[in-house]
Amino acid sequence: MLRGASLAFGTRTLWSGLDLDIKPGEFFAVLGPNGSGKTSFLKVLLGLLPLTSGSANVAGHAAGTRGRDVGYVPQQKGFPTDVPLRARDLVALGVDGHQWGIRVRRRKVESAVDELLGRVGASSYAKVPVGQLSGGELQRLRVAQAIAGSPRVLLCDEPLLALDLNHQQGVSALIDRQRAETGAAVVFVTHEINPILDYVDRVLYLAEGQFRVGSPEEVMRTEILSELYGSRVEVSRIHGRIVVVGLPDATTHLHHGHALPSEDESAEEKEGAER
Ligand SMILES: Nc1ncnc2c1ncn2[C@@H]1O[C@H](COP(=O)(O)OP(=O)(O)OP(=O)(O)O)[C@@H](O)[C@H]1O
Repeated sequence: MLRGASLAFGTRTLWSGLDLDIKPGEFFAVLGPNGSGKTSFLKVLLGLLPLTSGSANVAGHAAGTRGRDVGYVPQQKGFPTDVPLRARDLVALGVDGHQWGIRVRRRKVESAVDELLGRVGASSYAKVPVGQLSGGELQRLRVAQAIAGSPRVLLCDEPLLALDLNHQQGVSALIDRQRAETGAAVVFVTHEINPILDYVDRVLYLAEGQFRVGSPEEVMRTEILSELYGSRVEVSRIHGRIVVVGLPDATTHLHHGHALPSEDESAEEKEGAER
C-alpha cells in the first residue's frame, strides 16, 4: 500500500502522488520504458530504497520489515558452470528449516524441497548442478525458492527476461497458480505485457515522470499512452495481444531492447509478435 508516494533522484522525479492499494490475490503489473523507475518501485516495496515522500506498507507493515511475508523472484541470470550447487540446494535456500527441531530438520527440509520441486515441474533435474541448467529451468527454481515460505506478497523483477516464449508462459503460469492457490498478491515488473496478459488485473504504467493505474483495457490505449509520453503512440490489439508502436525512446513492447522497426518492417514485426 502506497500513500502519497514520491520518488526522485536529484532533480529527476520518477513519480509523485502515488496512492495505491494492491489487494491479496491481485496480479499487478508494473510497466514502462527503460529508466522509468520499475526496478526502483520494487526496491521501495522491498524496503531497499526510501521514498522521497509518502509511505509504503507491505503485508500491513512498513516496507522491508516483514521478510517472511515477501517472496522475491529476481531477473533471470545464469550461474557459472562450476558452481557446486545442485538445483535442490538452490530451492533449499528458500526453506526456513529453523521452524523444526534439530532432529527432524534435515528430513523436513528435504521433503519441503521435494514438494516445491514438484510444484514448479523441476523434479527431473533436482540433482543437476545449477550452472548446467537452461534459463527457463533456472527460473522455475527461483520461483520455487521465492514461494517456499508461502509469502503474502510475491515481488517479481522481470522474471521472464531472456526466456523463450515457452518458458515465459510456463513461468508466468506458475506465478499465477501460486497467486490463485495462496491468495498472494503478485507485483510483476515487466517490459512486455503479452506473456502475462491473461493474468493481469491491473497495470501501473510509468513513463516520463508520470503514471497511470487501471486494468490493461483502461491503460493500454492509444490516447492514454500518447498522453503519458507526450507524443503519438499507437496501441493496437491483434489476436488478443497488445502491440505498442511509436514509443519515443526507441524501446518497443515487441522486442526487448531492439530499435523501433521502420514503417515497412512494422507489419512484419506485428506478425512476429504473434508467434
Ligand atoms: N540510487 C540511485 N541514485 C540515482 N539515480 C538512480 C538510482 N537508482 C536508479 N536511479 C535512476 O532512476 C531511473 C530509474 O531506474 P530504474 O532502474 O528504476 O528503472 P527501470 O524502469 O527499472 O529501468 P530498466 O527497464 O532499464 O530496468 C534511472 O534513470 C536510474 O539511473
